[in-house]
Amino acid sequence: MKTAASSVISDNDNTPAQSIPRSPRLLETLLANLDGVVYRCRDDAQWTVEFVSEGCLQLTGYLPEELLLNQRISFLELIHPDDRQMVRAHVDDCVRLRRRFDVEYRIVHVEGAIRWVWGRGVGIYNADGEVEALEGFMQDVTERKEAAQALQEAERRYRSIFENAIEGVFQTTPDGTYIAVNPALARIYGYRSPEDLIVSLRDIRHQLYVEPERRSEFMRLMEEHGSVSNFESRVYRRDGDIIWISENARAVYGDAGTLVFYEGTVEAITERKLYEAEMRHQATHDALTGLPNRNMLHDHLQRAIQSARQKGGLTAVAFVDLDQFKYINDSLGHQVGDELLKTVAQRLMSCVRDSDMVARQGGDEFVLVLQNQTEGDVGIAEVMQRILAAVSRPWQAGDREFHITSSIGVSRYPTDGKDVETLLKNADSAMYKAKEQGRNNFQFFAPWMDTQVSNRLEMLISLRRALDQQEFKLFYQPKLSLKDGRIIGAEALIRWESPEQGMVAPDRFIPFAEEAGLIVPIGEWVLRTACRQNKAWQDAGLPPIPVAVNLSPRQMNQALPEFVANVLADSGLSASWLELEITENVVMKDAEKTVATLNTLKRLGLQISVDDFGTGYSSLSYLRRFPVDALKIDKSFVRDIARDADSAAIVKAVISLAHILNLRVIAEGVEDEEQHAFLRENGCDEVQGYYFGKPMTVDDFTDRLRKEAVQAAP
Ligand SMILES: Nc1nc2c(ncn2[C@@H]2O[C@H](COP(=O)(O)O[C@H]3[C@@H](O)[C@H](n4cnc5c(=O)[nH]c(N)nc54)O[C@@H]3COP(=O)(O)O)[C@@H](O)[C@H]2O)c(=O)[nH]1
Repeated sequence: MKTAASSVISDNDNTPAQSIPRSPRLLETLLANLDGVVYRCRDDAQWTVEFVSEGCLQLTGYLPEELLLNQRISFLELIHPDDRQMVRAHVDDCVRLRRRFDVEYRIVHVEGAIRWVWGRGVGIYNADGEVEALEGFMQDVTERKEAAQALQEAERRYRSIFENAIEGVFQTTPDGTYIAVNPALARIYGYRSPEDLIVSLRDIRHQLYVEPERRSEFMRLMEEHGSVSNFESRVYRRDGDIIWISENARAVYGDAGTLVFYEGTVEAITERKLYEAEMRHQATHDALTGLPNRNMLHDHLQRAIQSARQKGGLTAVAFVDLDQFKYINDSLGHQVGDELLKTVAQRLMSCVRDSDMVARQGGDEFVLVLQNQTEGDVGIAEVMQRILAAVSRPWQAGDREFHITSSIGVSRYPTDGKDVETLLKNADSAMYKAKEQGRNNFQFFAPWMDTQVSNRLEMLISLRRALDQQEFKLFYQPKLSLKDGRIIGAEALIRWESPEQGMVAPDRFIPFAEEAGLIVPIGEWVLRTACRQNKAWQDAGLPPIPVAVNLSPRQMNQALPEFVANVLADSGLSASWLELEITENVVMKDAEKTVATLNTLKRLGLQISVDDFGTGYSSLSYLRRFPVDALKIDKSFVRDIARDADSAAIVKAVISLAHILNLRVIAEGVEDEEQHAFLRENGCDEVQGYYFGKPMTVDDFTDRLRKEAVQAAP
């Protein structure tokens, strides 16, 4: 008979029978409340169940009677196929040896889920010692088993991370020996294995840290915060090499709150450190000379001022600018210019103490910061003399020897300025004064110099704006033939219509534009505008004349011919109506190069004249080779024709020379009839000057051309 709580079968028949002979209710309750399954089964191939307690349903999903006598499933079939053989072998062995069996295995729940069970039991033997049955208890241990498996898996994962981490991982005792390290740490520190490291590195403070105080700092941080992060130190590798590491670590405490060990990670950061150092160097040093750059100069000067403020003492700031450097750079090329800057950098360094700073401010400007000048201006002056002498020593570029000089301005803390900007600005002002004084000298700053420089800076800013806002204008001055007094050309002369200053003459801004490098775009604008205007006159039916444009030395480069060709093409003006005026000094500066550029220009078909002739030094042999068309006698000679015999002689000589060389000759600055007459009598070809017309606006010049055209008409 079947009970609700459990099912049992008698030994001799296969019919479910009344179970639990004594105290049936008590036993039944006990079995029903058991957290597991009690069973009895035969020791046959299927472990045929004779009794199974009520817990069977919860554990397996089968009713107890479904297992009895294998009615739906046998006990063996209940076991997961992969575990059956193992369970069978274990139970058989134990039964044979008359021992209790105790085994964990999986069963398959009626719904297909896998459950882990812990089975314990014994064989029941008859009087002959034969196995009569197996009796035992089965308990669901799935949760525990899965938790253990998860733990195992986690451990396996963590071990894998530990073993395969790229970062070093360590545990150390507080007194500085290793408890555990991973292979990466051994690699970083240059040991063969983690074991090798643990055995060999017994004293972290002295064996590892290059600065043992870092270990003290590490311990201090641990004590104060219980952890360190990004703790960077230099350490020794096993072979003695020094590397940079970064540590992240924490202190681990036991239950009693006592420090047990430190654990953490180590990253090798030597490459990063080198890279950072390189970046720092690049950000603070000039790539060409290796000297501190403007950024570092500012920081250093700031610190020097602070120190002088606190401790007293005189600090000098010297602004050193090379004289005529632009000429060397333009004429000999940047490579030579670079070599010169490097040479000057070394020479400046050799003139000062180790504690002084020599920085490159940019271009050909160097700044020196001389601290603690105990001998005052006398001592500073001595250093400046040394610098002037050192810079002016001859230097070699290839097989050529050169000389260059420098101009120096000096400002002093605290008299000439109390902050970085003022000291630098005032040293710069003093340097310009030195330039004005004829170069190759030094000047101490004086307050009156200040206003000049601020004007200069304002001027440069305004010039940039003038170019953008089209504040420049071209005026035109007629050139006349001395044969018939007719206009045979014009010179384009720039004017600046400044909103603040009114009409500004070129003498006042061209030198600044040259200095600031703005003369090139300004010169390009002049050339374009003059060509366009001349073409417009021709298109308006006025008699064609060549228009002359002044070229600055800085425009005289290899790119000039192409630029001029483009301008001519753009404007549609034929090259024969364009004349370029180049000063005598420019022509002679780098004669070989100039000949080449002028030849290319000449091939375009334009005219070239040498301006301000007589003021410079012209080599006659070069003059013969230059593809020039005309010489313009400088107005200083023309002015003095009547009262100075030498000037008159020079004018006559230039006229003869020009004619010998087959060149036209133009006299500029003609202001009166006396000069006019002298020039005509001595065979000068053309004249230009206030006597015939001042530089005038486009409209005025157009009227003048038009009137002359009408008068000339038959
Ligand atoms: N690179 C460029 N330089 C330019 C340009 N435009 C002018 N300049 C140069 O500026 C200097 C001053 O020029 P400016 O004030 O225009 O003076 C010119 C004439 O006005 C002046 N002149 C002409 N006749 C007389 C005279 O009878 N008396 C007298 N005192 N001055 C006179 O001479 C200047 C022209 O000189 P030059 O160029 O040497 O023929 C001057 O050096 C200009 O070259 C420019 O666009 N680019």
